[in-house]
Amino acid sequence: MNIAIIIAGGSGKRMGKDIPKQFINVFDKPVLVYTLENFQKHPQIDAIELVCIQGWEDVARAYAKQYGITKLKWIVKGGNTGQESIRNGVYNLENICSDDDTVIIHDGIRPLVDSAVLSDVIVKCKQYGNAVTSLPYNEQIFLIDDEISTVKYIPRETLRRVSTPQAYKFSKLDWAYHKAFKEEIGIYGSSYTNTMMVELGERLYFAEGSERNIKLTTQEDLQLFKAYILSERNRWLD
Ligand SMILES: Nc1ccn([C@@H]2O[C@H](COP(=O)(O)OP(=O)(O)OP(=O)(O)O)[C@@H](O)[C@H]2O)c(=O)n1
Ligand SMILES: C[C@](O)(CO)[C@H](O)COP(=O)(O)O
Repeated sequence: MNIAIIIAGGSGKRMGKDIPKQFINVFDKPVLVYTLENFQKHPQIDAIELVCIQGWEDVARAYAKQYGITKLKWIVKGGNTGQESIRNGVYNLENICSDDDTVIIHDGIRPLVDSAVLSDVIVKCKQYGNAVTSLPYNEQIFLIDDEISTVKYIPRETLRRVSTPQAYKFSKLDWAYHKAFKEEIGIYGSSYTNTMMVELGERLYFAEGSERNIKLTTQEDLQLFKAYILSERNRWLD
């Protein structure tokens, strides 16, 4: 089975709206619903678990019903950090998943994840045991030396930027979260499953990413998301 964990436990502070960014309406549809629809329509996704910010569970359930997200099987409470939210999602699957099941973790605020990206992350996970969506880096990266200057750069050919979706075999994922939270490894700051896995000594395998798979962090990202939707609608009309 291939089971998706969609994390939507954050409050979206940097977006600066009065509701969590995953519930903002864009052309009359909540951001989270765009994300869920892409998982709903992918033939290899068997079930969806949503990790939801506390107090919004009924709203999420109502949207799932309204938009026909029939694969949504579980809604789990979010944690205080992204890592706590993912952990809650993973632990909830303990009596549901088999060791060899593939779990696909995705940020609920990346609504433009597409079928090709999902297919590749699943295929690579079956091949290697895990897979993280990634893209080459096209800008120059410099290390900060002091507050105003730099004397060192990282050759961009040596870099990949990693995003979600990310897929892991359930047994390894469950083992990793238990160890990480018991030993406090890779769970603080901007840690995510990918960085935690590396801190635990695991090798990660790259899957194909997409420039369209943007993360909605600020209002500018919301504008970009709207522009993508409009351009795709216009393409339909052409
Ligand atoms: N306690 C948290 C924090 C974040 N997330 C999720 O992790 C993803 C990426 O996090 P980010 O973009 O940082 O979301 P927020 O924490 O909501 O944003 P901000 O930092 O601006 O408050 C989002 O889908 C968010 O809902 C979560 O499930 N639980
Ligand atoms: C997966 C991820 O891109 C980090 O690799 C994640 O989306 C990061 O979210 P955050 O804003 O840094 O919490």
